[in-house]
Amino acid sequence: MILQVQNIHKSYGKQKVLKDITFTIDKPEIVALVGPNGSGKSTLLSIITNLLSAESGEVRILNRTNKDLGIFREISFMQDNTVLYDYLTGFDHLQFIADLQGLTKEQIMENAERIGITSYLHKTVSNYSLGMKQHLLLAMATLNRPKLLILDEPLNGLDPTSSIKVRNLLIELNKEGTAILLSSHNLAEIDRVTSRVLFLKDGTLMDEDLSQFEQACYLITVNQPLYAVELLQKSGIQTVESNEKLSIYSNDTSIHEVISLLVKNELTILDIEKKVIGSEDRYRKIFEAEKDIAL
Ligand SMILES: Nc1ncnc2c1ncn2[C@@H]1O[C@H](COP(=O)(O)OP(=O)(O)OP(=O)(O)O)[C@@H](O)[C@H]1O
Repeated sequence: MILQVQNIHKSYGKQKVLKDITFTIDKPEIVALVGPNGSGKSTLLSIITNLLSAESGEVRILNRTNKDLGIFREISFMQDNTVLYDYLTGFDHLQFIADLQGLTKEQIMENAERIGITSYLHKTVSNYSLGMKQHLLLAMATLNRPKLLILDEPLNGLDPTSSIKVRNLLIELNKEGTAILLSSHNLAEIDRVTSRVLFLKDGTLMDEDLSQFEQACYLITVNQPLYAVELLQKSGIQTVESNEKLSIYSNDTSIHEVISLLVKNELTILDIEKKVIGSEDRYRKIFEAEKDIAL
C-alpha cells in the first residue's frame, strides 16, 4: 500500500470543505485529483502531507502514519511557487533539500540535468519565468527519488513544450516505480498521463467506480431521430438527440440491443460513431449543474 486516505473531514470555520474522503493508491500509478476552483484539492493534498490537520480521519503512507516525519525521505510534495525565495538561486533551494536529506552535490546536478534546469541553476529565482519556477519545483520534489510524489498543479502556467516535457518526466518517474498523485485543471494533459481520475465535488469524492462514465458514447444517426428517442426511452434507454444524432452511453454488449430495437421498428441506421469518453466529458457530466465550470 502506497497511500491510504480514510474518512477525512475538514472545515474552515462553518465551511465544510472535505466530507469523508476515502481512497487508496496501491501500486505505482499516476492518479489525478480534479475539481473546480475552491473544491478542496490543495486542502486535501496538504492534509495528506501533514501540512494541515484534518478534523477526523487518517492518512497512511507506505504503511506508516503521515505524522511520522521519517516518511518525508520517501515522499515529496510539490506545492505552488510561493514556497520559493526570490533572493536565492535554484541551486540554493536544491542544496537546502540535499542537506536535509543527506544527498550529494552530484545527485543535485544529475537531477538538475534530468529536469533541464542547469543553464539557470545559479541565477536567483527573481529572474525566473513561471515555467522556470515550475521546473525548479519539480527538481526539488524529485531530488530524493520519492516512492510517492504529490504535485499541486504541476502544469500550471506551462507552455505546450514545457507541458510535454513535464508530462514525459512524470511518465518516466512512474515507470521507474514512483506513484504520483497530482491536481490539475488541464484535463487533456490528465488523460495523457493518468491511469485514474478522482473527481472532488462539493467536498465529496465522487464514487471511484465511475462506471457510467467509463462507458463509450455512441452517436447514432437514424432517419427518424425523434421517433427513435421515444422508442428507446420506452425501453428504459436514456438518449439525447442533437443535430439529428442520438447520443447513447452504452457498453459494447448493450449497443446491440439498441441497434436491434431500432431495426425491428423499421428505422434506418445511417451511421454509428463510437466516441471515447475523456476526462473532460466526465468532468462536464459530473459538474454540469455547476454554475461556474472552471476548466
Ligand atoms: N486557510 C483557509 N482559511 C479559510 N478558508 C480556506 C483556507 N484555505 C482554503 N480555504 C477555502 O477552502 C476551500 C477549498 O480551497 P482549496 O484551496 O483547497 O481548493 P482548490 O480545489 O485547491 O482550489 P483551486 O483549484 O482554486 O486551487 C475554498 O472555498 C477556500 O476558500
